[in-house]
Amino acid sequence: MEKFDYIVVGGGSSGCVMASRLSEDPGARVLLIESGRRDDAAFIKIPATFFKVIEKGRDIVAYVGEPAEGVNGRPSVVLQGNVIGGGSSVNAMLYVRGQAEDYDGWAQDGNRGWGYSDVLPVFRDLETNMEHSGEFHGTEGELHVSETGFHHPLSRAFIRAAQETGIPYNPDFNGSDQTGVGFYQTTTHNGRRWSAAEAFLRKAEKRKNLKIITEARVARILFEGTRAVGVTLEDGSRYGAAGEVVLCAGAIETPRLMQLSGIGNAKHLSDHGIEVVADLPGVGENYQDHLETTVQGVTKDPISFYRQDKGLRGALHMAQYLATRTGMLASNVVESGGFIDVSDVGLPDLQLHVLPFMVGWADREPIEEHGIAIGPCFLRPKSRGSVKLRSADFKDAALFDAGSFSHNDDLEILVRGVKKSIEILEAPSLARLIKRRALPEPGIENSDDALKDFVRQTAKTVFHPVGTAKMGPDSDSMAVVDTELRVRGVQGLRVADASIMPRLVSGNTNAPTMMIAERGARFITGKETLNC
Ligand SMILES: Cc1cc2nc3c(=O)[nH]c(=O)nc-3n(C[C@H](O)[C@H](O)[C@H](O)COP(=O)(O)OP(=O)(O)OC[C@H]3O[C@@H](n4cnc5c(N)ncnc54)[C@H](O)[C@@H]3O)c2cc1C
Repeated sequence: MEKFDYIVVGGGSSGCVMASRLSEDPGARVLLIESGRRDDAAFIKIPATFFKVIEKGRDIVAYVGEPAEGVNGRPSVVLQGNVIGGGSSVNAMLYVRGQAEDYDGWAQDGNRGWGYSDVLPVFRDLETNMEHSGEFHGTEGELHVSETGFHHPLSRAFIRAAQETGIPYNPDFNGSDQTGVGFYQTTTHNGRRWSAAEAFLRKAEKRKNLKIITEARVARILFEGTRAVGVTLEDGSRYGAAGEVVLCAGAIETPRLMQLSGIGNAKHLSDHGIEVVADLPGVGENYQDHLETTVQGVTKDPISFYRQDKGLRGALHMAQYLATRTGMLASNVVESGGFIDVSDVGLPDLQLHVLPFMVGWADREPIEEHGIAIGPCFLRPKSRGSVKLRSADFKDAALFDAGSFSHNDDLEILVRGVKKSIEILEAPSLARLIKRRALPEPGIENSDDALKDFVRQTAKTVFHPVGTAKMGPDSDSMAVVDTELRVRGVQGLRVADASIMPRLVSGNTNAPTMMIAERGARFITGKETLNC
C-alpha cells in the first residue's frame, strides 16, 4: 500500500486549496484523489460557456432528491462539479463572502475563532482583487477576483431599474455593507475562469511531493480502531495516510463517505449493517441550500443572450474572444444582482441573480424568446434536509432529502422576492425594454396563494448545499467537527469543505468554502491553533 502523510479526498474548491497548502512543505507527501477528470475542457475556461459545461454533463453530477411536498412533489436536482476544481470549475464565478453577521453568528453558537474578525483576514490573504483594495480586500493572494470585461445592456438596465424602486447602488458586495444592487465580483482573470484549480493547484501540481489521481473515487475511509489510516478506492486499491485524511468531497459526498465508513448515527449505520466507528448523529443532518424562483420578461428587441451561441453569430463571438478575450464570451452571464431586506429584518435576506436571457430548468423548458430573468433567492433558510444512506453499497446513490420549504418562512421570503422582482421589471429603465412579462403569469401577484404555488412549482437550487458535517462546540450533540475541523470521536480525520458550515452564509458559497479549506490547512500544519 502506497503511503502518504496526507490524503485529500476530492479535488474541488476546498480540495485544491488543501492539497496546495499541505504540499508547501516539501517533506510532506500529499495525495489528492478526485473522482472527475482533469479540468482541461475549453468550455470550463471561457466564462460564458459554463452553461455548456452543465448542458454537456461530463464534468458534473446531478443528485436527485426525494420528491418533496414543499415543491409540489418535485424532486430537487442538485448539480455539483465532478472535475478538478469541483464547483469552482463549473460555477457561475460569483465571488461573494456573505455578511459579517453570518460568521459572528457561527461564533455566537460556540464556534470560537470563526467570527468575522477571524475570517476576514483569511479572505484577504487568499485574494487578489483587481478593482478593490483596503480594509476588505486583498491584493496579493492566489485567487484573482475581478469584474468581468463585459456588461450586458440588460444587466445595466436591471441595476438602474432596481435603483428606481429605491434599492441603493452598491459597488462592492464584499465591503462594509452588502445591501444594494450592482455588478458581481467574479473569480475570473484576464477574461478567463479563475477556479480553485487555476489559483492553487497549477503551481502545486509541479511539486514532487504532491500526487494527484483523477477519475478515481474513494469508496471508504480505512480505520485502525478509531484512527483513520487511509482510504480504499472503488476499484479496491488502497492508500495509506500516516498523518491525516482530509475530506473535501462536498456537502453530499462527504457525509455519505463518512457514513459508509462507520461514522454517523449509530442506529442508521446498524440498520444498514455497517460497523460503527463513531456514533455522530449529526452526520448527514442539517442540510441547507439556497432556493430561487424566477421572474422573466420578454424584450421588445432581440438584444439578450438568447441564441448568441448559434451559427455565424456564435462563431463571431468565439473569434472575438479568442483574439482579444473580450466580448460576450468574457461574461459570467450572471453579471448583476443584489442583496435586499424584503422582510424588514435589518439585513438583506434576499439575493437577486439576474441573467440577460430567459433560463429554464430540469423540469421547465426555457421560453424561446429574447428576455431577462431575475432570480430572487432566499439567503438564510430555516428549512433543513438530510443526506442518508440508501444501502451500504457505495454504488447506490445517497437517500437525499433537500427539505425544500419545510419551513414556511422560506416560502414567504420568496413570495416577497417575486413581488419585488416584478416591481423592478416594471420600473422605467426595464419597462422601456420589455414587451410583456412571461413569468409569473400577469395578474397572479394579486393573490398570495397563487404566488406561493408559483414559487413551489418553479423554485430550484442555486447549488449551494452545506451543513451536513457541521462544526460546533462540545455542548452541541449534533456537531460533527470541532472548531479546528477535526471529526469528533476519531483521530486523523478532518472535514474542510462546505459540509462544515453550521449555517448557510448569506451569499454564494465558493469563496467561504475556500476560506474554510485555507483555515483547515493552517490548523493541520500548525500555522494556526484555536486550542480547542
Ligand atoms: C452549477 C453551479 C453553480 C454555482 N455557482 C456559484 C457561484 O457563482 N458562486 C459561488 O460562490 N458558488 C457557486 N456555486 C457553489 C460553489 O461552487 C460550491 O459551494 C463549492 O464549489 C463547494 O466546494 P467544495 O469543495 O465543498 O465541493 P466541490 O467543489 O463540489 O468539490 C468536491 C469534489 O470532490 C469530488 N468527489 C466527490 N466524491 C468523491 C469521492 N468519493 N472520491 C473522490 N472525489 C470525490 C467531486 O468530484 C468534486 O470535485 C455553484 C455550484 C454549482 C454546482
